[in-house]
Amino acid sequence: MNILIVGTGYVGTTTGLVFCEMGHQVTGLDIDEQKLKSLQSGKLYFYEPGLDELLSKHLQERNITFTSDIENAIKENDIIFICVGTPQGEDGSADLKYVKTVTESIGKYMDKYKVIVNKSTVPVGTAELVTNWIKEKQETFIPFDVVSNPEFLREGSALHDALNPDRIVIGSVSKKARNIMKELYKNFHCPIVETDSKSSELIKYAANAFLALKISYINELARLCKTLDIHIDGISEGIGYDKRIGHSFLKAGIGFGGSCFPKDVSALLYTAKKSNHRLTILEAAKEVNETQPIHFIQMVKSRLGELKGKSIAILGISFKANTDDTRESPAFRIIDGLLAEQAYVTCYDPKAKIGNQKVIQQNNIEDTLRNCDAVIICTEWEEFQLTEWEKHKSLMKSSVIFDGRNILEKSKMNEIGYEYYNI
Ligand SMILES: NC(=O)C1=CN([C@@H]2O[C@H](COP(=O)(O)OP(=O)(O)OC[C@H]3O[C@@H](n4cnc5c(N)ncnc54)[C@H](O)[C@@H]3O)[C@@H](O)[C@H]2O)C=CC1
Ligand SMILES: O=C(O)[C@H]1O[C@H](OP(=O)(O)OP(=O)(O)OC[C@H]2O[C@@H](n3ccc(=O)[nH]c3=O)[C@H](O)[C@@H]2O)[C@H](O)[C@@H](O)[C@@H]1O
Repeated sequence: MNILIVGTGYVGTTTGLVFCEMGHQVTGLDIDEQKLKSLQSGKLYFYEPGLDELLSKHLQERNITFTSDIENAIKENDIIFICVGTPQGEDGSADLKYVKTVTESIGKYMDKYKVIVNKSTVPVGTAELVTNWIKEKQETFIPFDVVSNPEFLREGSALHDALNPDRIVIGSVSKKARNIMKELYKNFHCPIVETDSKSSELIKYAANAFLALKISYINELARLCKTLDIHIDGISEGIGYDKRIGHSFLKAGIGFGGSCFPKDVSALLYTAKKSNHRLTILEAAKEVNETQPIHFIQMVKSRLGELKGKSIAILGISFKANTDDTRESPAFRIIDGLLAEQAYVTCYDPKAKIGNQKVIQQNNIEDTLRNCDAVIICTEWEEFQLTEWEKHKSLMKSSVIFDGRNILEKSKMNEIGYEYYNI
C-alpha cells in the first residue's frame, strides 16, 4: 500500500520505516526542509538506535522518499498518517494547531477516498474535529474515514517497540477503514483492539498516565524509604515479582520527563476538568513529579551546604538513556536549581546538547569531573555505569556522588572511596 506519513519526527520516521519493513511504499512529508534534506541524504537528524541503518536500507531500495510537496503527497497516497507534534498549550491542554493545519490541507487537496489516521497523541474528540476540519475545506464531498491509531513506542527503543508492539489500537466506526488498517498491520503478531475513536484516543492517555502513576508512586515511596533507611530498589524488586504489579516503570529517580508523560498527564487532567471531573490520583502523581527534583537538590544541599561557588558535575542531560532528546528533561530541573543557588555547572552527555550558556558542556566524563565538588548522575546512560570510577577519584576535588538514577552500587562505590548518595 502507499502510505503518507505527515511529520517526520521520532514517531513519523520510525512508523514510516517500520511500514517499509512490512513491504509498503512510504512518503515522508514535513514542513522542515532541513530535516527533509537530512533524511533524504540518509542521515537521521536525531539519535535513535538502529534507525539510521534502516533509513539507509530503505532509501537505497527506494521504499521511502521525503517531500515537502503536500498537494501531490496527499493526491498520491490513500492512507495518510498524521504524526505531527501535539505540544502542551498554556492551559495544559493539547495544542492541536499542527493537526488542524495538516487536516485542512488534506480536505483541500484530496481527490478520492482516503483513510486519515491520527497517530499523534490527541485528546478525546479529535477524530470528530478532524472530520469537520476536512469537510470544511472540501469543495465537493469526497468520502473519507478518520481512524485513531495511537503510538506506544518509547524513545531509545523506538524501532524495537514499533516492530514488536504489545497491542495495536484501531479506533473508528467505519468497518471499511478498520479492515484497511488491519490489512496494513497483518504481519504484526499482537492483539488488535478494535474500538471507536474516542475510546482509542483515551486508551493512549490512560496508558501514559498509568505509567506516570507507577513512577510517581515509587518516587514518593522512595522518600519514605530514605527516612526509614531502606533501599527503594529492593522494594521495587520485591513487589515487582507479583505479576499483577510487574517490574517495569518502578525505577525510582529524579522524576519522569520527555516530550510525552508531562504533557499527556496535563492534557488528561485538562480533559477531566473540562468534563467537571477530577483525577485526584493523577494530580498527586504530577505533584510528586514536580517536587522530585526539589527533594533531590535538598539532599545535595544537606550534604554540601551552601551551593554558591561550588562546582558541580552533571552526568547526563537527556530525559532518559539512549536518546539525545532533552525535552522536559528532569536533568534541566536539577541544573536550574543548582544555577539558582549560584553553583558552577559542567555537564557531559554521550548524545545530547545542553544549549545553556551558563553551563559548560564537556566531551567526556574525565573533563567534566575535573576539580568538581560533587558529581550528580541525572541520566542512566550505561557509560556512566561502566566508566572507571576508581580512576576518576583523583580528578575530583571531593569524591562525592549523588546518583539520581540509582545506577551505581553503594557498597562498591564506598569501597573505592566515594561518598555515595542515591534515591
Ligand atoms: N516521541 C515519542 O516517543 C512519542 C510521541 N508520540 C506522539 O506523537 C506525536 C509526534 O511526536 P514526535 O514524533 O515526538 O514529534 P516531533 O516534534 O519529533 O515531530 C513532529 C514533526 O511534525 C512536523 N510538522 C509540524 N507541522 C507540520 C505540517 N503542517 N506538515 C508536515 N509536518 C509538520 C515537524 O516539523 C516535526 O518534524 C505527538 O503527538 C506525540 O505526543 C506518541 C508516542 C511516542
Ligand atoms: O507517548 C509517548 O511519547 C511515549 O511515552 C513514553 O515513552 P518515553 O517518554 O519515550 O520514555 P519512557 O521510557 O516511558 O520514560 C519516560 C520518563 O520516565 C522515566 N522513568 C521511566 C521508567 C521508570 O521506571 N522510571 C523513570 O523514572 C524516564 O527516565 C523518563 O524520564 C511511554 O513509555 C511510551 O509508551 C509512549 O509511547
